[in-house]
Amino acid sequence: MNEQALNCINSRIAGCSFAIYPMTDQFVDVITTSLKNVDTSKVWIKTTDVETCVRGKITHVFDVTKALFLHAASTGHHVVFSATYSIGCPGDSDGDVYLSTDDHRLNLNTNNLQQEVAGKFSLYPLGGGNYMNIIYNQIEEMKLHGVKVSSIHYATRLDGDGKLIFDGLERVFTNLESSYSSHLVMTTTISANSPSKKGEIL
Ligand SMILES: Cc1ncc(C[n+]2csc(CCO)c2C)c(N)n1
Repeated sequence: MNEQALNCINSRIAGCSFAIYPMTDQFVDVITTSLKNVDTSKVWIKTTDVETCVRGKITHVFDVTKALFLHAASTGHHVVFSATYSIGCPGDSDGDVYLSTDDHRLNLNTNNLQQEVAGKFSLYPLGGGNYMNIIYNQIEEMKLHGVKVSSIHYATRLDGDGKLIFDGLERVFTNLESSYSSHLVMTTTISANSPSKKGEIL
């Protein structure tokens, strides 16, 4: 086996490519202030004009993305978070050093932020069979997290407290990666402070 293939098996680095879209003239400030307020020292991080990518242990990837969204939402502006989480064969190793950090999360203070949100998520467990049952089981798991879970096309809708939704997403991602899927992708879109009524068909 070549060195890159070995890295894939041993490292299991998780990552998230995401963007925050604040619906306000002060969008630059909302994004940059959130990035400054969140402790990102336990993840590899790169921000560009299009997105931010964080990579490292699952716990820190979720700690950082959850904190960034909740900080941006706490400004009261309508903000949307759009993300792709992935674990499996990343094909590179420049963040592997972050796998040696301890598991202590650096942004636990964001659990004080109360934020009603609406969102959706989709799971793509790659590299295994029987994927629909695997997905249905994790949708059931999400219902145990104090979140309203409902069916929509191509995804599952989530309504409730932002931190509970992030905790549920982390739980299903962790469940799938540890038991079923050699390469897992999860997409999510989460909206806070929308002026639209919940579920309104416009
Ligand atoms: C989390 C996150 N990272 C990067 C961008 C892209 N972006 C759009 S405006 C802006 C600030 C000024 O350049 C940046 C970095 C985003 N939207 N959200």
